[in-house]
Amino acid sequence: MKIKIGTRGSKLALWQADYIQSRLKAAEISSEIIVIETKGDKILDRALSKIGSKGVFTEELEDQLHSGDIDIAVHSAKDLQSDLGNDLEIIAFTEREKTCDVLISLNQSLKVATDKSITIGTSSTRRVAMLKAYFPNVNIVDMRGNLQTRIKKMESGVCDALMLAYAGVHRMKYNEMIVHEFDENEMVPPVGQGTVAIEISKNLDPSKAEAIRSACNDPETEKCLLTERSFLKEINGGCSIPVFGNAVLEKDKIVFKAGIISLNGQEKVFVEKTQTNETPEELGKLVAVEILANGGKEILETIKSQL
Ligand SMILES: NCc1[nH]cc(CCC(=O)O)c1CC(=O)O
Repeated sequence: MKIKIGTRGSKLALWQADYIQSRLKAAEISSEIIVIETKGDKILDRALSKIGSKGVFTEELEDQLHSGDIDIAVHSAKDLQSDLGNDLEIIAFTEREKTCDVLISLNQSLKVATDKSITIGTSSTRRVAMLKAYFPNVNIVDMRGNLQTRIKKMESGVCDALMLAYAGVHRMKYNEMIVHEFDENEMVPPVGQGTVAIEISKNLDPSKAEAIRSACNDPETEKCLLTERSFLKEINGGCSIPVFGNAVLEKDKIVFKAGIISLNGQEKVFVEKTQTNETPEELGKLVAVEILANGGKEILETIKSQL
């Protein structure tokens, strides 16, 4: 048995594929890595929110799952849309990294809370809205491209700092450039940040699927991700909507914080709920329903008309 691992070609994506390959190897499963280019990799001159379709980083991988050219597709769980369609499923979430966002900069004395005027690069509507809400002193420039490209742009003076996921910065070994870690209670991370997901076609041989799952899945992370992804599905936002949701296990309970924020950061609906860890999907859905009922629906509709 040799598992064909499909992945995007960015360094971060290749790290993820290598990581999965090493987990499989530890379970004595051999594999090969197949690099597939996606729309999100090819189109770099437009904001993601303008490319439009869901799954800009996943569609081509999913095509090859359907055709059987690859056995598994490896993704950042954050990049995976909430609705996979009937013939695809996620069989594993790897042990989660720290989930917060960070700032990296060439200027180690940069202070995001007090510096009079700094410019931060990001292309995420969620990060833009959060920065506007909590750090009105900050200017924002749109910044697409992979981590390496973004750092080059920062070096050329386009911005003073980049706002990124801790997980990606850590995996690419840029920890030394971190100048700020955002507080997760305030800047709640997005659904799925910090874990790697394995997607398959339901046609994959079940014994293969089970072997892969047992080599790679972390049950605690999975509970958190089931909560977060069920929330995302119920909110039905799409990848460009600034929603956030982060679940954490505490003993036999799940603590779930989630919400939605308007593009300008002025309006926000936030809900926190704690429930038994036995029904993660129920919890995610419950929180989404509450957010929508408490003003989230209006925020969502306004955002959709603005994008
Ligand atoms: N959209 C790109 C992306 N997808 C996943 C990560 C980070 C790694 C992770 O969350 O697993 C990143 C980079 C970033 O947001 O800074």
